[in-house]
Amino acid sequence: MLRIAVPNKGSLSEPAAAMLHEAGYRQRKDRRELVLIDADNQVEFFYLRPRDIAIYVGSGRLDIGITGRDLLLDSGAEAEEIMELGFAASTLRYATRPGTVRDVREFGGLSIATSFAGVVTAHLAEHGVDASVVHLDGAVETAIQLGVAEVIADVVETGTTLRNAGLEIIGEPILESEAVVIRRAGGDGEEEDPKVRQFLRRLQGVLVARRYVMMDYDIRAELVDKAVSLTPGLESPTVSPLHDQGWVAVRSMVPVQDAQRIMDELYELGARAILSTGIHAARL
Ligand SMILES: Nc1ncnc2c1ncn2[C@@H]1O[C@H](COP(=O)(O)OP(=O)(O)OP(=O)(O)O)[C@@H](O)[C@H]1O
Ligand SMILES: O=P(O)(O)OC[C@H]1O[C@H](OP(=O)(O)OP(=O)(O)O)[C@H](O)[C@@H]1O
Ligand SMILES: [Mg+2]
Repeated sequence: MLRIAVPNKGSLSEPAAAMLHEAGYRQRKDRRELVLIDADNQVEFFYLRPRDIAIYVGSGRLDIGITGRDLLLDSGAEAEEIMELGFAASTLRYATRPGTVRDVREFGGLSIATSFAGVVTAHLAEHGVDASVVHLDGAVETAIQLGVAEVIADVVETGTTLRNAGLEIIGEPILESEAVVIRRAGGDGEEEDPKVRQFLRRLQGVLVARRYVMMDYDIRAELVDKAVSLTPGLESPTVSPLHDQGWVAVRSMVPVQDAQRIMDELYELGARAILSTGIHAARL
């Protein structure tokens, strides 16, 4: 049985469960369930604190896990990223009161509050800066107001939390994060376990289903090359003859975010019966 660590709370938990559900796996109905066996799919899910997941996977007790890249790096665990999942995207940034320091190189002698002490300590060392790191569990924005630190390093998505605390982002991002699948470090590239490969293929299928629509349209045969250049698909579009000899039907995958624009352009070109259909599941 494949043993998988899944975040039990926080920003990662709901989107991770939604993705696993879309991939056809059973998910817990009660937030108090700690372990769930999906016998049909030969998978056992362990609901764990997002911060602890890299430790379990790095120790080899669990085969793979879903966590944030920032949490993986901060843990120092012997685990590595094998797939990006496209949710919980954020950056880790320094912030402070406007008009004070502007860059990590000016942090010498200051206190930096963060819940990512591992990553921040390494970042300061990389820049040869001697500053002290204050490790807090969360809500680090308040640390400046309460005089615990002059600078914070925190997760930023929209920047609203920092703005509301009267702080401004300074310097370059410390790192860019998103939800990822991790495994124990030391594998040599290509995943060897067929159960893990199948799991990754299922998640890849969910990403494809979310990112693409299937587009169908009819077009005059002499315009098909122009039309196909608008909808090249992933490999190559399917072109089928229609009963009316002058026309062909085209079927191709198109990125969701471009679908409406491409439909307009196809219509302008002369395509008709242009249909965009959601993809429910995929294996490429
Ligand atoms: N507002 C956010 N937008 C996107 N990703 C976020 C956001 N806040 C946290 N994350 C990501 O979620 C992960 C942190 O999960 P964790 O559950 O520890 O914290 P949380 O979501 O802030 O919940 P908590 O309320 O327990 O602090 C990290 O990978 C982080 O980058
Ligand atoms: O840039 P924004 O869109 O405002 O999002 C970023 C905020 O979201 C998270 O906080 P959370 O609400 O999880 O509280 P926490 O500080 O206790 O983790 C994170 O720690 C930031 O504070
Ligand atoms: Mg948080």
